[in-house]
Amino acid sequence: MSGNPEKSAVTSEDKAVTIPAQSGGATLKQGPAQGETLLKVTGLQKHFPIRKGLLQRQVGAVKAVDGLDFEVRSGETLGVVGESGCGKSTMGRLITRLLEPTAGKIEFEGKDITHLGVGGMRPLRRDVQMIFQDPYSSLNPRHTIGTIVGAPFRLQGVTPEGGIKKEVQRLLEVVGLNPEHYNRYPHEFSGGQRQRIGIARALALNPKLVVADEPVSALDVSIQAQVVNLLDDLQEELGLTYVIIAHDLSVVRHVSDRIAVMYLGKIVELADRDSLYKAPMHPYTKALMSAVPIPDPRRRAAKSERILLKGDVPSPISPPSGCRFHTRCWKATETCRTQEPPLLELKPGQQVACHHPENAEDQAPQDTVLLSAATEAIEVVTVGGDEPAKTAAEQTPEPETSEPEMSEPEASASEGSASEGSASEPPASEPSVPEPSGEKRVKE
Ligand SMILES: Nc1ncnc2c1ncn2[C@@H]1O[C@H](COP(=O)(O)OP(=O)(O)OP(=O)(O)O)[C@@H](O)[C@H]1O
Repeated sequence: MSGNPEKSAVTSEDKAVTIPAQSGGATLKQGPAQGETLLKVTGLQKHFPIRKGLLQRQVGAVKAVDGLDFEVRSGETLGVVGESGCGKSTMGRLITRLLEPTAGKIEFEGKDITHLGVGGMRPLRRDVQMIFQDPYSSLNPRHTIGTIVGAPFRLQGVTPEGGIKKEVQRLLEVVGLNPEHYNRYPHEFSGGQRQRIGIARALALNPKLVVADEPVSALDVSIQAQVVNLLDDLQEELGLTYVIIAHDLSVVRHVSDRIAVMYLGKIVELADRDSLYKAPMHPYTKALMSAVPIPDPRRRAAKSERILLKGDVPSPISPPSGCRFHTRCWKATETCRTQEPPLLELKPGQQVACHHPENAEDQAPQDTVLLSAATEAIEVVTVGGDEPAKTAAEQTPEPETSEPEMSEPEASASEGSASEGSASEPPASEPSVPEPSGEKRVKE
C-alpha cells in the first residue's frame, strides 16, 4: 500500500488507532529491505484428487491452482482478484503452507519452504499469518478473546515481556478494541469487531507477511472501510507485507500496490494498480474492470459500457485447451484455442498472458479469424447517462447505425474492435469497451 496517495488520504481522515511501540514477543524483526522480494512463487500447482469406487482410485483432479509465477515484495500489498472458484483461496492457503502444493516452489526470504514439515514450519508460522473471510466461523465461540488472541504465544512457546495478558490487551488496543473486553466471548462482538479480533490474533507474533482472504466481504459495507483503513494503518506502522484476496474490485483498488488477476487457476494479468485500472491488457481484466461501479455522481452521469461475460466459468477439472479464457473471450482465435499464452511483460510493470492483448502489440497478428463462439461471448450493456431505464420489453438491440451516437472515446475503442485485434489506446481513465460484431446492446 506504499506510495498510494488515494489510500493515504482515506487513512488520515479515518485514522482511529495509534499503535504503541512493540514489546515482548512482538518485537520488530529483521527482514528484507523495502521493495526486495519477500515471497517468490514458481510454477505453483494444487490439484485436488477426485477419487471414486471402493478402492478410492483417482479418476481426475480439480486443478484449483495450475502453475502460478509471481513474487511479493517487502512492504507492498499484492491484491488478488478473480471470479469465484478461480483458485484465489487455494493460492492463499498454499503460500501460507496450510495446504501442501502438488508441484512448484515457494521461497520465503530466499528459503525454499515448499515441502517443509511441521518442525521446519514452526518458525515460519510466526512470520506468515492469515486473516480469514468469515469472522463468525474463524473464532472459537467457547474461548474468550483473551484466549483467542493469546493462542499464538502459547502455541509458539513465546512469553512476551510483561506476560501474555498484558500483550493481548495491547494488541486489542492496537486494533481499536477495548482491552477491558479481554474476558468476553466472540458472540458479544459485532462482525467488524470480530474481524479486528482476527487481525489482532494474526499480528500477535509480529509477522512479516499477512495473507488476508476476503477480509471484509462478510462485513457490512459501512464497516468495511474501517477494517480496510485499519489494515492500512497497521501496514504503515508495522511495515507489514500483505497479499489481499478479494472479489470486490473497489476494495482491491483501494488497498493494492500491484494486482494479480486470476482465471481458472492461472494468473492472466499482473500489473501495477494504476496501469491495470487505466489500461487493462487482458480481455478478462477489461471485462472485470468494466463492471466496477463508479462512485462519483458526476462521472456516473456519463454513459459507460459494461461487458457481461456470458456463460459460466468452465470446470477446473477439465479446463479449456490453449488460453483458458478462449471459451468466453470476444477476441478468441484459433491460436487461443490451441496454444497457451505465456505470462509476458508486455509493458514495464505489466505482465499479461494473451495472444491478442488490449493496448499492446498483438502477439499473434497473423491469426485474425475469430472463433465462431467469440462473437456471442459477451453482452455489452450501456449504463449511466440521462436516459431513463428501459424495461426488458423496451430493450431492443440497436442497429449498426447507433454507432454515431457514441462519444469520442467510445468510438475510438470500437475502432480497435476484436475482429481487428488492434492495439488502440483506451480513453484516459476508464477502460475502453470493444464493439464485437454481432453484439447485443441493452440500455438501462
Ligand atoms: N479441498 C478441496 N477439495 C476439492 N476441491 C477443492 C478444494 N478446495 C477448493 N476446491 C476447488 O478448487 C477450485 C478453486 O477454489 P478456491 O476456493 O480456491 O477458489 P476462490 O477463487 O477462492 O473462490 P471463492 O471466491 O468462491 O472462495 C474450486 O473449483 C473449488 O471447488
